[in-house]
Amino acid sequence: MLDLVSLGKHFPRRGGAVQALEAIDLSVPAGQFVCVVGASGSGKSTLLSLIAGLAAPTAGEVRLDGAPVTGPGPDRGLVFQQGWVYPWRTVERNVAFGLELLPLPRAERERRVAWYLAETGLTALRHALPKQLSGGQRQRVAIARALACEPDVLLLDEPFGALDVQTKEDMQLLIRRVWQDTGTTVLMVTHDVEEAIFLGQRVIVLASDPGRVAADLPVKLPAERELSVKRLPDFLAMRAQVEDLVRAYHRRHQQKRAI
Ligand SMILES: Nc1ncnc2c1ncn2[C@@H]1O[C@H](COP(=O)(O)OP(=O)(O)OP(=O)(O)O)[C@@H](O)[C@H]1O
Repeated sequence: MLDLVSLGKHFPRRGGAVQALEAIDLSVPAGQFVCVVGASGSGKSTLLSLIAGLAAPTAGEVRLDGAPVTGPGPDRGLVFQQGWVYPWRTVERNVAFGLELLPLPRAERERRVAWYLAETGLTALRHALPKQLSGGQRQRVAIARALACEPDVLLLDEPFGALDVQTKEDMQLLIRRVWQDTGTTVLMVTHDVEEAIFLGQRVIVLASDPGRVAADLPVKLPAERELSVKRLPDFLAMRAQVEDLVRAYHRRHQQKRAI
C-alpha cells in the first residue's frame, strides 16, 4: 500500500512561496493502476518526485507498506517522458542497469533481463544501441529497465507524451498488459484525459496553486480493454466529466492569478 499522508511541498519564490502541493491524502492499494491528471503547474511531477524520493516534502510524508520514504530506492521505478537511456549501452545492458546494483545471483539477473525484454517486445533488438531505436522503442527500454528491478510501484511521468498517436496507442496496450502480467502498482501522470481513463482503474484530478486533490474517480469500465472502449458512451461521458474538471480548476487558477 502506498500512502500519501498530509503531503505538502512548497518552493521558495521571491516575495513568498509556490505551494506546489498541499494536504494530499491518498492511499493506493498494492496492484492498483492510478492515473493523475491536472492542468500544467498543478503539481503532478512534484508528486511523482516526492514518491520517488528525489525531493523531500515540506509537510507530511510518503509511506510504502507503512515505512516512510526518505530517498530513492529499488522499490520504486521511475520512467520519464524522454525515455532516458544510457546511449553507450545496448538495449540488453540498459535493461540490466538497475539490476547490476542489486544483490542478485547472475542467473536471476539474466532471467529477468530476458523476461522483461520479451515482455516489452525488445528481444530482437537486444544488441542494438539506443541511437538505432525509435522514440517508442527507447521508451520501451526505459520501462523494461524500471520493471526489471521488480519495483512495488512503477511511477510514470508523461511516458507517452512525446510519441505519435499510433505508437502511443501501442504503448498504452503494452503498459496495460505489463501491469496485468506483473501486478505492479502503477501511478501515471498524464496530460491526456483519454489515456488516463483508458489505462487507469482510478483517475485523480489535481487542482493548481495549491496543488490538491480536486477529484478521485473510479473508472467503471471492463478490466479487459480494447482500444475500441474509447468509443463507448460510458467512456465518453467520463472523459467529458474529467476534462470539465481539469478545465474548471485551471480557469479558477487563472482568475485567481489575475486578481
Ligand atoms: N524546483 C522548483 N523550484 C520552484 N518552483 C517549482 C519547482 N518545481 C516545480 N515548481 C513549481 O511548482 C508548481 C508545480 O509544478 P509541477 O512541475 O509539479 O507541475 P506539473 O503539474 O507537473 O506541470 P506540467 O504539467 O507543466 O509538467 C509550479 O507552479 C512550478 O512552477
